[in-house]
Amino acid sequence: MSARFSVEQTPLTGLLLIARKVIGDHRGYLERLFCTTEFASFLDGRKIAQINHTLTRNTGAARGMHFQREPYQETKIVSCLRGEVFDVAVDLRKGSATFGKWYGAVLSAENHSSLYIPEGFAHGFQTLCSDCEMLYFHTAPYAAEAEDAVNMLDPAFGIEWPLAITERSARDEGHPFITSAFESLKT
Ligand SMILES: Cc1cn([C@H]2C[C@H](O)[C@@H](COP(=O)(O)OP(=O)(O)O[C@H]3O[C@@H](C)C(=O)[C@@H](O)[C@H]3O)O2)c(=O)[nH]c1=O
Repeated sequence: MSARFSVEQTPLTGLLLIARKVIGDHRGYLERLFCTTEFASFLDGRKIAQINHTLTRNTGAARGMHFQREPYQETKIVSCLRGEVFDVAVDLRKGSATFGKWYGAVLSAENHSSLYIPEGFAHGFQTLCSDCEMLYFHTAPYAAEAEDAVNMLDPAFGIEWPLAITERSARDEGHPFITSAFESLKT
């Protein structure tokens, strides 16, 4: 029984939705974002290699769907500390019964939820308001040569983004659709 978190399985095995329990008082609140003890069963010895923070200014802007290839594959714990985003993970694990399926959840400063994204998933999000700040815990160092991505608008996945996508990086816009080569990702 976790003291500081309530951990929920999603339909994609290993992808976890974590509700952070807030300890409030007259000053405000305290919440834990990461815990080696309480996450031990799924972290399984993985260590945090880096923590990243992003600000995305405009509503409808999106980043993703990113992952790192071996030997820099990584688990991420993603939280929204300001604003509200629709956060999505796509299962790209070889041999997975849910290969190609996506799961999305609203993460916000108000709902105190995080997504635990295992290795083998691509990740991205869309802002649902302006000035969204995200905090990422990564179990691998950033390795530009190992970065890879799938296109967040690829019909092979059919991700239902809540808003029209108003803004992406040039790199994210350029990720090819993989519809015709979808099966080849599995091998
Ligand atoms: C991801 C990353 C980027 N960078 C650099 C590369 C580039 O110059 C600048 C911005 O990088 P990007 O455009 O890739 O940033 P961004 O699109 O925000 O990338 C992030 O997207 C979300 C969806 C994720 O899941 C993250 O893991 C990460 O991939 O920061 C680092 O130095 N370290 C890092 O860990």
